[in-house]
Amino acid sequence: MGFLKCVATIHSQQIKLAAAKPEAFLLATQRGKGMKQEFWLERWERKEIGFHQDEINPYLREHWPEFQAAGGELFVPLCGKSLDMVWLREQGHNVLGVELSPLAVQEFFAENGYTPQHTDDGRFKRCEANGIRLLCGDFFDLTPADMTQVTAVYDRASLIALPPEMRERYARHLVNILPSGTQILLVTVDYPQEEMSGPPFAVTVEEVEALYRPYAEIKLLARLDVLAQNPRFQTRGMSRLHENIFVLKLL
Ligand SMILES: C[S@@+](CC[C@H](N)C(=O)[O-])C[C@H]1O[C@@H](n2cnc3c(N)ncnc32)[C@H](O)[C@@H]1O
Repeated sequence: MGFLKCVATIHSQQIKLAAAKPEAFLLATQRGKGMKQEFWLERWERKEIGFHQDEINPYLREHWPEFQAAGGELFVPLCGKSLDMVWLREQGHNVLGVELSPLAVQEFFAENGYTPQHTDDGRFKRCEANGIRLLCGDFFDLTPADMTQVTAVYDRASLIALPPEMRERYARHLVNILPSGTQILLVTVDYPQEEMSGPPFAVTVEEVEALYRPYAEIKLLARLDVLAQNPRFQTRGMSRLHENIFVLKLL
């Protein structure tokens, strides 16, 4: 099946949410895995992708040189159509991403001028071009066998996309599938959760430490006040917004 046809098939099977709003997300997560996935598929369909950055993430540029990722594959969980994957490829690394939305995957390759090869192993639809391999499907279906070449991870806006009960499951699964010694550059945001319902959800420094402490060395590289640069959060009444950048090394 061609990729566009496969996109159409997946979308025709979706049950539409009344509105892709945070409240809908919370309702969806309460109803279980299927509905939660529909929330993200719907956001991509409606182009409600305020999380997507048109520029390379400045923390990635700044901190990536400290990573010892030579020779290995770089994994980008919940990758969306992040341009950071193009930048990582330009640094000479092969890139592996996982993303639920077929539209995101399709747009990533189209917008960056790549013509990908498509295969389907039942769990994932795999699209690959120019050393970038995107697995279209559920992160939680990944196994250690998918990760054997991975030496480093770039994790931006994944934890903050998930409600609290799923963050623990996410962190445990990530640790379980990655080889020991893998380094993770982790970018999260923190704000008073009572001032806004997520996503993005607030993730504190303490929560990151609690999630990963048993499994990794954790270093907080930077804690930046970014409220002034984010007017859309200011208009939602937020009084504080921090971006936290961590480096983790799995034991
Ligand atoms: C907040 S966005 C971040 C995207 C990307 N990391 C970036 O920096 O632009 C979260 C992404 O995770 C995807 N996603 C959500 N749940 C997923 C899952 N279980 N497996 C794979 N992707 C998922 C969504 O479709 C969405 O594109």
